[in-house]
Formats: sequence, structure tokens, C-alpha cells
Amino acid sequence: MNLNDPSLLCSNAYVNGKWIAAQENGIDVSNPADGAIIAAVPSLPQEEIEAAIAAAKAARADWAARPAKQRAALLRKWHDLIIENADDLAQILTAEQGKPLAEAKGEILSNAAYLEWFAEEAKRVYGEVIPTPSSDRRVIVIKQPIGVCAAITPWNFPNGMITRKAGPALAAGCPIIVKPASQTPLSALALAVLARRAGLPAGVFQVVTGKASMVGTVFCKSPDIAKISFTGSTEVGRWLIRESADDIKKLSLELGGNAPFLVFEDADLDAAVEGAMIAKFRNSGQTCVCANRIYVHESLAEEFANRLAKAAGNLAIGQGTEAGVEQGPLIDMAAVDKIEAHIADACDRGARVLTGGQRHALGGSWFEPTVMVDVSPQSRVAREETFAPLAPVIAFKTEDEAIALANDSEFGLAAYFYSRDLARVFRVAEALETGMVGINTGLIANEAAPFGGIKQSGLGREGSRHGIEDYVEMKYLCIAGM
Ligand SMILES: NC(=O)C1=CN([C@@H]2O[C@H](COP(=O)(O)OP(=O)(O)OC[C@H]3O[C@@H](n4cnc5c(N)ncnc54)[C@H](OP(=O)(O)O)[C@@H]3O)[C@@H](O)[C@H]2O)C=CC1
Ligand SMILES: O=C(O)CCCC(=O)O
Repeated sequence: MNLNDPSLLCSNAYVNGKWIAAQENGIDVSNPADGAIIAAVPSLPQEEIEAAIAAAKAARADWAARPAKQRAALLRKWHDLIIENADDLAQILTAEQGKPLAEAKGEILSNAAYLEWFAEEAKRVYGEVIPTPSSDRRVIVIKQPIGVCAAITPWNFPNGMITRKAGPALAAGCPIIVKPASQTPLSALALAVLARRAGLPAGVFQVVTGKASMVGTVFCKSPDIAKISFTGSTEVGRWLIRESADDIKKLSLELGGNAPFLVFEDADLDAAVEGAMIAKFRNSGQTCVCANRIYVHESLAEEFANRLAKAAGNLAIGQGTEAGVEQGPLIDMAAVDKIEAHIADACDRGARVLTGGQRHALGGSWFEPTVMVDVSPQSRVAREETFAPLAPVIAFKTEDEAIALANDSEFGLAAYFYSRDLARVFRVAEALETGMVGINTGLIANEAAPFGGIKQSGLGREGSRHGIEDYVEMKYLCIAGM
């Protein structure tokens, strides 16, 4: 890595304003492109996680008491430093995660926007005065920070998932402790370097690294953690609910998706193919809102699949650091095993591979972008999140059938559809059982929008004015004797 500011490549955990170096039992961080070890971060013992919680608890009252404008100014400074250092942050991200540099920089810039957004939103956490049923009383609602928060973040957006959670927490007046994915802690630690540089006080923003189950248990069992925000697998989300049930802890959960992508007979086919390319192959298919199953009206299915296969077959594959590369390696070999299993299962049920279907000649965890047709709706790929570059095309006959297929899932994060019929646009959008719907677009996340799911895809929303509500408690003041 050739960084303008080498101090951003930090392998120390950040607790109470101090850096903690790895001992001999550190966690190796490797580059998925070549397996090379980039760094080792500490596997912190339980006492250090408890120390981080104690530091956050100690910092809480001062942080919450600061005027929102002051908190906003610090968040804004952090945001500006992230933008200034975006090229270095992108190199660190690509080195540990594999995605192309341009995508890495896109992640950094588009998610720094959440810090800016919530810095502005901090000043608008309004209460209410409610007219009462009796004239001698007044009802006032105030909103107060929820308390110390913990965030557990995944490897697919190692930078963005942190700013999305830290932004609203810090804006609302809550200290936050982040436990990044063990595969990608360096982006989190670089953010800590910049948070410190921006002037965020000790204990207000901390990054701990270590064994996930231990850290998760300490967060869940600590009476001093008021809320946990998690992005990752549904399985771990479920575990967090169970583990924190005794304390009735507040949870925001952004879990698995299985996004349907529908193309109706009145769709603009070029636009639909372009949208599917983004919705499916961004981050090599490793996003929770990735199109997982593509339902196309039977009159267009073959044509759509052929065009999609052509576009997918043209994607430039290589090291994320090479200019022009559009698909990096998958995060690890388990991801390769999963896509292979989904392809084999679909083929066993009669599907045809139009492009891809194999490990890429580059070896390692690279996999060819794959498009399949004649996929059975019963296939694993239609029922489980593949989290890899596999686009299965399934034909449908009627709008009702398409909606029923789309909704036939325990997940409800994102859905996409393409149609130029206004009445259908509203009908389908309202019928889809997901928290987010992309209509004639394959890209839906931005800081102004409430990102989140229904069903088993999670709880809470990130972004928009709603995002800060997850980090405040409402208190009702009943004033009598007026
Ligand atoms: N919604 C999304 O954006 C994501 C969805 N996924 C889905 O999950 C699948 C598996 O990916 P995987 O990385 O294993 O996802 P996980 O849910 O296991 O990991 C996400 C985060 O949770 C942490 N974690 C794991 N176990 C625990 C625990 N017991 N207590 C507290 N924290 C825990 C991980 O830490 P550590 O890294 O140290 O194990 C990581 O920081 C993917 O194939 C995909 O389907 C995965 C990532 C993101
Ligand atoms: O995969 C996720 O967990 C978030 C996706 C963010 C985005 O779409 O930019």
C-alpha cells in the first residue's frame, strides 16, 4: 500500500483514547486477493471490552449534555477528514476486503454522507407539546439519548456500516463502541484515527477487536450498554436477540436479504438490464440488498437473460487495485463454496448456465459472474441469500404470480422492479413485503432514505430523519396544577 498518510494503516484497537497493540495471539488480517497477511490486530481480553464500556459510560453524561451544535461540529470535522483521506481509506478497504478501488472510494464517500446528514439532524431532535384532555395539565414530550451503544459490523462494507451507525448515535448524544468484522478491522481503525484527529473525546468513539462471541456476550450482558446495532447474518441477529433478552436491550438489526428483482412486460429492457447489473454484481454480489432472484415476464425472460449474460460476461475481473477492474475476489473460500452449491442445485433442477458458473482462472476466491436461466423457484438460490455473483433468471406469467413469488420469503429487506405503467408501479410497490423498493433503479441506499427491512430482515432504520429515532428515548412529562 502506498498511502499519503501511512498513520491511517493502524492495527491497534482504540479504547478510552488509547491505542492497544496486538500481543502474540493477535487476529491476522489478510488480503483476499492473494492471501497475504496485511496486519494483526489485538484479540482483546474481556477486561478490555469491559474497560471500553466503562470509558463510554464515563464519557456519556458530558457527551449527551453538549449542545447538539457542538456534537454536530465534531461529526462534521470527522466527515471532512474522511473525505480528505478517502483515497487512503479506499486503499486500506480494498486491501482487506477485495472490492475494486473505485467501489471502495464510493463506499467511503457515500457513507461519510451519513455523518454529515446526522450532524445536521442532531439539531432537529424535536420534542412535542400535546393538547391535553383537561385544562389543568400540559403534556410535553422530550427526546433524550438512549445511552451507551455498541455496534457490530460486517466485512462487506467495512467503512460504511460504521459511519451509518456512529453518525446517528453520536449525533443523538450516545457514545458508541464498534466491533468490526475480524476479516476487515483496518477500515474501522483508520476511522478511529480520524475520529481522534477530529477531536471526538476519549470514550465517545471506540473500536474493539476480538473474539466475536465473547465481545457479543459482554455487550449483551452489560447493563451499561443500552443498545446494540448490528449488521450481518440473520443467525447472529437472532443470537443477539436471545442473548440480550434478559435486559430487554434495544436492538437495531440489519440482517439477511433475499431481494427479488422483477421485470414486467412493459419494462424498459435496457434500463432493467443496467439496473440488474448494479443490483446483482455490485461488491461481487456481496451486499444485503443485492438482487438474489430475478423474475422476468415470460415474454422477455430469454432476451433479458441473454443481455444480462452478455453484460456480466464483459465485467472486468482482477485485483481491486488494478485500474478498470469491476469485480474483485469474494471474501473467502466459504463464499465460493456457497455459490458453487447454489449453481449445482439449480442445475440439478434444470437450470442452464448462460455465462460464468466456474471459479475464475485467477484462482483464490475469484468467481466468474454467473447468469442462469430456466431456474426453478424451488432452487436454493431462490430461497437463500447467495451473497455472491450469481444471477438466476426465473420466468413468470402474471403480475399476481410475480408478487406471490417475490413475497414467498421469510426475508423482507429490499425488492426491485421495472415497469413503465404508473398504476402497476403503485400496485406492485404497495404489494411487495419489503422495507425498501427500488422502482426502475437498482441502487437504493443514500443518507436521506430510511434503510432497513421487515420480516426476518431486521429491526430499525438507518439514514433519514427516522434513523436518529433509534438512538433516542421518548419521555413524556405530565405537568399538573396549571
Ligand atoms: N446484512 C449484511 O449486510 C450481511 C449479511 N451477511 C450474511 O451472513 C453470511 C455470513 O457472513 P458472516 O461474515 O459469517 O456474518 P456474521 O453475521 O457472522 O458476521 C457479521 C459480524 O458479526 C460478528 N459476529 C459473529 N458472531 C457473533 C456473535 N456470536 N456475537 C457477536 N458478534 C458476532 C462478526 O464478527 P467476526 O467477524 O469476528 O466473526 C462480524 O463482526 C453471509 O454469507 C451473508 O449471507 C454477512 C455480512 C453482512
Ligand atoms: O449490504 C449491506 O449491509 C448494506 C448495503 C449498503 C448499500 O447498498 O450501499
